[in-house]
Amino acid sequence: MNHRSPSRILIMTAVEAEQQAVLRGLGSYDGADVQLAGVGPASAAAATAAALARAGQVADGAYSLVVSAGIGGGFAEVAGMGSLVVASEIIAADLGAETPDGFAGVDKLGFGSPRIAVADKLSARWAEALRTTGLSVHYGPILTLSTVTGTVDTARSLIERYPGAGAEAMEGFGVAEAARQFGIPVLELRAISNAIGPRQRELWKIGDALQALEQACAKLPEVLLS
Ligand SMILES: O=C(O)c1cccc(C(=O)CC[C@H]2O[C@@H](n3cnc4c(=O)[nH]cnc43)[C@H](O)[C@@H]2O)c1
Repeated sequence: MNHRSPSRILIMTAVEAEQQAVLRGLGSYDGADVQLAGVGPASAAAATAAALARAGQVADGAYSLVVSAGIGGGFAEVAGMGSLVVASEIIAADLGAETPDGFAGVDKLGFGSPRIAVADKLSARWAEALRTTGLSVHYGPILTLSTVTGTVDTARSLIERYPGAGAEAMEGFGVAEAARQFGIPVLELRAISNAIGPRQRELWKIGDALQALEQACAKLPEVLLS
């Protein structure tokens, strides 16, 4: 039989390079499983739900926390490249409708909420612990989009709609929605690889972001145990 601690956590990353960075950071900590979500909210939701369902079929296998972790784009002047953003809230920023008066979120349309609350005390503690690493850390909403932002106009309208947002990525809301449906608390962390705005892939600092992701995950065990 597989004996697992009841406080086991599930960490979902989009791609293998992120998964490896998370595993390097966790080191010898054996209270976490790190699984691949794939890219985008649909793949992330399906992969997370499948992982949670599989775990629920094993005695004592259920997870007590789900974490969406990886690299992401940072909003200028809030989260620079190589910095970290810990989510205070996870927002599906493009889930809604365009109208003549601008974007209307699913909440305005009467189809539920585009926002999922995080395990706030734990996420605030993680952000606090990360500040001791010397890395710059922003605690604020993280946006989930199916399409990476590629213009100044879109970046501006996102920050107007979601003041205080620090980062965007493509999986958080999918991971969080699966966790919500299983009744499990969620966190999201993004290490910033690029500035949100006009696409300049050659300027992405993926290595720095993966290193920051590793450092952030090295702090997670002590935060979970505190
Ligand atoms: O090319 C590589 O070596 C490499 C290594 C690790 C990760 C990648 C990715 O491209 C990951 C895709 C993943 O990153 C998130 N992301 C990053 N920047 C943004 C952004 O500006 N807007 C939205 N998402 C972003 C996203 O979650 C992707 O799934 C490549």
